[in-house]
Amino acid sequence: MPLLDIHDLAISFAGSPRPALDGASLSIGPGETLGLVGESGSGKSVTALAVLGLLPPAGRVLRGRISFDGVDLTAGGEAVVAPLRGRAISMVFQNPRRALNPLRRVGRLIGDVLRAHAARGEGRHLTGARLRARVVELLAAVGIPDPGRRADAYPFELSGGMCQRVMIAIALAGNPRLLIADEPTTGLDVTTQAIILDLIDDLARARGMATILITHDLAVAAERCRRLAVMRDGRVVEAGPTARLLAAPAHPYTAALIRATPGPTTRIEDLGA
Ligand SMILES: Nc1ncnc2c1ncn2[C@@H]1O[C@H](COP(=O)(O)OP(=O)(O)OP(=O)(O)O)[C@@H](O)[C@H]1O
Repeated sequence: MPLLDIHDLAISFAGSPRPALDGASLSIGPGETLGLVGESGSGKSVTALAVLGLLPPAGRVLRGRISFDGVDLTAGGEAVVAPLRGRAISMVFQNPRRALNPLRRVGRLIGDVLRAHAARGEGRHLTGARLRARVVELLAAVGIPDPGRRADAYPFELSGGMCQRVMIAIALAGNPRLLIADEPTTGLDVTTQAIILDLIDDLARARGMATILITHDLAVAAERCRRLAVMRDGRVVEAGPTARLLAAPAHPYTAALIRATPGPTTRIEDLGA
């Protein structure tokens, strides 16, 4: 059984002439990596937000079904999605610096999330030294050096890459079975981008966590994900194992995307080498 299964999902926004999603279908199994690719406006982010029940108020589900671990999220609504959000299903967004409250130390930010999860899940309070230890453990898990000291830093004292690590730590705080990373490296320099994507890969493998990597960059998705789903105009036009999809694209749009993606010899960073 797939972990997440989206079937024929259609979503529109009040005032928009055409639907943002128009019959999108995709699925991902436990522990799998899926690259969700497509140009800007194709519906990648709306798909992710719909899974988490975080559509803006103007967005409405017209038809279709989202099920997670066999549970129908579309029928269950907020009562079913809320307990999963940030726990079984987590998300990492772009622009971590903007997402982190600038007035709180990062240890406090992570601690607040951990406490909320503990109160909800185990019904127990997580405080004091036990909470602090869990915070430091999470900072260490996402590769933040000297985590005991960094827990006391404010977001502005950390680099963009370190802030994204903090966001990933927050996303991991609920031990998710599915992590959705929406353009997680936008705004980071090329070296840091690779480091953050490596970190997500390593964490996913170590925890058996399924990941959906949303990106407009087919090359990045192909390098990182075993399966790809290609979106266009609110639909998934093609999905399948990465090697098959690259070698024998079935949809003309996938073929065009592949042609438009620079190969290793024409990458900008290689031209100066
Ligand atoms: N809050 C909103 N109000 C109205 N329309 C929206 C809203 N959010 C998204 N849309 C529309 O939904 C469609 C899909 O957008 P979406 O953000 O999912 O695309 P995307 O593939 O993630 O692109 P990007 O890479 O630019 O984020 C677009 O036509 C967009 O204009």
